[in-house]
Amino acid sequence: MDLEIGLLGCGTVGAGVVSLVRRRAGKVADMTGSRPVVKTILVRNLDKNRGVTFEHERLTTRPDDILRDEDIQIVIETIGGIEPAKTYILEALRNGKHVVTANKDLIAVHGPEILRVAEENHVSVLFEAAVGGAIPLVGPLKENLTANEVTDLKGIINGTTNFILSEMTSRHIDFEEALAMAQELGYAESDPSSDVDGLDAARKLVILSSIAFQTEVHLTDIRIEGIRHVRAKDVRYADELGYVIKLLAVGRDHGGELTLAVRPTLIPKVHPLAHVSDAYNALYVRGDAAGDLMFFGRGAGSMPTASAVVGDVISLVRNLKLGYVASSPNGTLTAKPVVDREDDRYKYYFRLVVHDQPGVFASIAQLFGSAHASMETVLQKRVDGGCAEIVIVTHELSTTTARHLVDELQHLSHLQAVECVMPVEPVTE
Ligand SMILES: NC(=O)C1=CN([C@@H]2O[C@H](COP(=O)(O)OP(=O)(O)OC[C@H]3O[C@@H](n4cnc5c(N)ncnc54)[C@H](OP(=O)(O)O)[C@@H]3O)[C@@H](O)[C@H]2O)C=CC1
Ligand SMILES: N[C@@H](CC=O)C(=O)O
Repeated sequence: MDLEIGLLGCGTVGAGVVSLVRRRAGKVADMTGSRPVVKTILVRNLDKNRGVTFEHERLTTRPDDILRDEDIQIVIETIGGIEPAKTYILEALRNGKHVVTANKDLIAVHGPEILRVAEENHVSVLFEAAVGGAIPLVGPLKENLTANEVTDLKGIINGTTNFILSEMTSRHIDFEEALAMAQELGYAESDPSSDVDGLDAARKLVILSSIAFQTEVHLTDIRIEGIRHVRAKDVRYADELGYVIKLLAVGRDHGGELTLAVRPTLIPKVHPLAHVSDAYNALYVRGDAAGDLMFFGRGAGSMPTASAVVGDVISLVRNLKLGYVASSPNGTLTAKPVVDREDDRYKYYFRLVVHDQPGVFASIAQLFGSAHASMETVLQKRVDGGCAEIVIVTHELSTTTARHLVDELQHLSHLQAVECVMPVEPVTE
């Protein structure tokens, strides 16, 4: 028997979904007695080449051809963004259809409402593909690791920025060229500023930390810094000093208080996360019973993301056979305040541009000394226009001291700019 699917959107991810559903239909039919078939596909432009040939699938520009088709039991949403995806998903749920989505923008902001509507209508919403592309993260956190108090999430959860930083490091190309390649390869969002400015990783951190820490996390709870201000020279200096730069997402539950941040970070080359290159993602999870776990795999791209979407579809087909409806992943939520822990300690990387004059370095050293911020390494490079660049890696400082130093440096008469400040991840914790 055919189990009919409606697909909303057929771009990078949607086209992968069409191929993979076809490829696995026979196997699913053998397993469950139901053969998943994509019946109708919603797009904006019927004439566009999508890199996939359509067989029995019908393309339409009318959402009702899917949302009001009583034979369609599962709706897959790969449009992205908030509207019209939200309206379509809510209507599908209210019409009794199960939904699979890859849309982190939507789940991060409207996840609780969408899950509530699904529950009210006795249908499921699954969203494994919204975080980490092919890597199973939502499933393990909501199912396999529920026996744990999860205290730490830490990792690289944006493929585009990881690809850009990796290309800048290994092939010495500049930011714009690397971003254009990430777009060409289908890794970037339709508006790539959400990748580059850290929002995409922050949305994923909202989803992961809500599930892992059993609470409702909001995007505004997260300190977000992207990679736009990271220059090729920072990548080079980091390399010279024994580090690579990664956009790191960190969520920590300090006994009921959360800290949540996305920011570029120097990672020692010997650290396992330093070797996560290209569009790969990796996430460390620490649970009180499981200990440390690391998840690794392709975090973006057509088929890796389709793998997660179609995995959710197959779970639904199995559940339908068993007459089971997956409920909201969070169950009862505990309110947990999100705090800015000023006493957290890290080493810091500073890159300053100064007028190259005698005594400048002495005044910087004096300023660091009076803040009790000792320097571990210093590089000094002459640059154009009578200026010099000073790169300092400190010993561990509190966040308060690092911020105080940035403020105080602005008052130095020979300082041109504090161009880049990033924390340094310890080798191990
Ligand atoms: N790309 C990736 O690696 C990953 C993406 N995701 C998520 O998957 C989702 C899809 O991403 P991706 O495939 O890259 O996006 P694309 O931009 O490649 O595809 C979007 C598709 O949606 C269609 N669409 C857009 N607006 C409308 C509308 N108003 N009505 C009907 N159809 C519309 C487009 O139609 P048309 O082609 O006719 O313009 C296109 O087919 C997003 O939520 C993204 O965040 C998740 C993980 C990885
Ligand atoms: N733009 C995203 C796509 C996958 O979620 C990324 O680069 O990680």
